[in-house]
Amino acid sequence: MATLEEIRKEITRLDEDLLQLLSRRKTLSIEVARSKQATHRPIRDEHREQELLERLIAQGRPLGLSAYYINQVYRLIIEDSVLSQQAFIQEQLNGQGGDGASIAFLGPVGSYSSLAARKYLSRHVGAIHECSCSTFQDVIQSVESGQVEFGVLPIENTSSGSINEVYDLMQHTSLSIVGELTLPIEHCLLAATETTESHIRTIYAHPQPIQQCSNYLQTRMAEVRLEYCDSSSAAMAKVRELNSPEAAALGSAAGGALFGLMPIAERLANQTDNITRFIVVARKAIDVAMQVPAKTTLILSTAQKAGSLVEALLILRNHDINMTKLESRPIQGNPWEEMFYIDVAANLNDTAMQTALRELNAIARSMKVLGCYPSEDVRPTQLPAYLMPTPL
Ligand SMILES: O=C(O)C(=O)C[C@]1(C(=O)O)C=C[C@@H](O)C=C1
Repeated sequence: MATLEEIRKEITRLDEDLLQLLSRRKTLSIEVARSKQATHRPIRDEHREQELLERLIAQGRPLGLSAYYINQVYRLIIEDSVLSQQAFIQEQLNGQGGDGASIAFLGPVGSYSSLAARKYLSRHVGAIHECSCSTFQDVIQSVESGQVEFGVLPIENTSSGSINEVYDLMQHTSLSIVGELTLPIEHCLLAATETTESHIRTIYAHPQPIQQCSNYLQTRMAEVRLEYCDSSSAAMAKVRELNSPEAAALGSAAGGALFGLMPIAERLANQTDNITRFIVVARKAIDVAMQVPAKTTLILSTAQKAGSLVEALLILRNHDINMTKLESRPIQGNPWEEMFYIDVAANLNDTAMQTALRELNAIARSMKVLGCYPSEDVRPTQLPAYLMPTPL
């Protein structure tokens, strides 16, 4: 029988081979992007994805690889392939790319925003210059002043809903939205020393995680004092400094590790799929290639008469433009008046979108396009029912 050392050596060799193969696959997917750019074909081809998954599931079965496993692995591979192709085409169109880029985010390195910033730039450029900010306003100012190229801001979360402060800041900035991305948020209770939930007396956290974990906090930690912090990293830094078995922070396990904190309870969010959507802002608006699925965000204030919002939404419907989000916010200084934020799944340069914008402009009290950007929503291909993989 082979020794553990020998088996591990073999696994290491196989992992190296897998990395080489994944890298070759990625290079080929960029070749595909070049070809699609030349032939004006869309990046996403769900028919091809389905055919590929069905074949791999069938080939994997006799090799002892379950449909669930193949599906999980290939979901990641295809998502990366689609997003890398989109990033490649976008860089060609907008002359971005190059050696490095600078990006501002809320909280020190280790905050959810910093993880989102890294995720966004990992596909776009080489080296990253990171700029930590203590407020959302500082993130916007760092980009407006030219200190950094990009800013990343959380805009909505599947548990706690919209992040109003960011919507309000977007009303007043000249920056454009140039990207979006989603990040799964996995909140843990993090402590600096050996302890258990029942010993915790104070939890330090940013208001967002507190809202997102409200069920857990109300049921399991009802007696515990909550201390609000400016960011999850600030909360983790505080717990590190206190080094007490009675203090804990809410945050990600990865962020906690940077502060030497250990998770004592995991998966705390109200919703099991706790995902935050971030927007990326820059001084200059970008164009989105027609091969890439695009989103456009508008702010609109309508006349104060009955049915004016309905009228605006009907314009979108009449042009077959799919609205993906509608959010209303009060207008500061004008009580009872509302500003509407609208996300649509459309390219700003589409003829239908241009016509709809002209019609909206004619009925709106004011209107501003906040940006048109590639949609990073790569929904997995729907497999036929008989192939639906289950984890069992
Ligand atoms: O074959 C293509 O057209 C590709 O773009 C490659 C690929 C893949 O990575 O396999 C990626 C995206 C498409 O939706 C289908 C398949």
